Amino acid sequence: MINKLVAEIKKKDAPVVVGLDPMLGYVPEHLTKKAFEEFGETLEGAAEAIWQYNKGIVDAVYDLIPAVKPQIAMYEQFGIPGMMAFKKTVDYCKEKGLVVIGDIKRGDIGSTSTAYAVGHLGKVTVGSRQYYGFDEDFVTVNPYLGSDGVNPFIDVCKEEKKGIFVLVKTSNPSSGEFQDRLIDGRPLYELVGEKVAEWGSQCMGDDYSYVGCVVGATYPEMGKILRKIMPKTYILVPGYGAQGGKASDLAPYFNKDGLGAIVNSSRGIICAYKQEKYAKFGAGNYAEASRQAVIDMIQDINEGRK
Ligand SMILES: O=C(O)c1cc(=O)[nH]c(=O)n1[C@@H]1O[C@H](COP(=O)(O)O)[C@@H](O)[C@H]1O
Repeated sequence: MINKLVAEIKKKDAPVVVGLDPMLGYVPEHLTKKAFEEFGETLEGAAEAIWQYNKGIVDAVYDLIPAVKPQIAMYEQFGIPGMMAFKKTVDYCKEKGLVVIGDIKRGDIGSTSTAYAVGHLGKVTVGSRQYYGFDEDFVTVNPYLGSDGVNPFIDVCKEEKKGIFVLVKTSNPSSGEFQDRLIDGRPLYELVGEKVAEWGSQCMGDDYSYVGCVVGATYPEMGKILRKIMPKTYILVPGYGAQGGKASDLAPYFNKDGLGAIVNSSRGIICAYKQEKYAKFGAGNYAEASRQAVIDMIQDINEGRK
């Protein structure tokens, strides 16, 4: 799957991921109204509204981008109907040829990690049969529990030819509380980066490893160092746009081949119609606003990386 991701980034000349993080408050009224008429103001109604909202955005942008990243928390808040909307979103994006990065940020003791990996990337065995659960292409993994929390994901990736992105330096303001702590004089994120490079060296695609990492756009100095520590690791870069990350800071996340990083924007794209810049589209044309925001983002990122 890392080879497909790289090929699609090259083909579309777009190292960009659209984050499908639908909050109910983002969904335009015409969609919530219709969903509530059909299902009432219920979890089912909310799930239908976010699914229709996603579908509109995906239809408008799928030809421009290589990948999407649905954030499971946004679906999980609506319980079982929300999880069904998550699955529908994953399947629909795959039908459209998109690489799907499930943002699930899991990581636990070995047996529990295995269950997460099987549920999201692999197949579960039921009697004499095997079934895919959510069937994303990549998932995000929290490495805090160490190798036995991460290896089960790697094992399933090897079997399924899929991949993971391991959190190394996150974009949020308090990420330094633990991640920047010095251990033997070196920040923890560097040590995690070295470990990711080690895990990844056994998991190579054609040019890049299918064990990727996450480094926030909001810490470009650290991104520069981490790029050097993990030359063969694809970096998923969240924090562009709504969190303040700028394209002009992102050049160090890319390798000389112009590859090696893929930048995410969620609210900046899916809520584009609420921004002054795209207000002319109006809520009725929210998907067109998202399309324009994707076109602008691709141009912005490509100017920064070339
Ligand atoms: O793993 C992630 O994707 C992630 C890591 C990180 O360090 N920071 C971060 O914001 N994210 C996710 O990236 C998305 C960012 O959303 P926006 O700030 O709206 O673009 C959310 O789904 C976050 O959960």
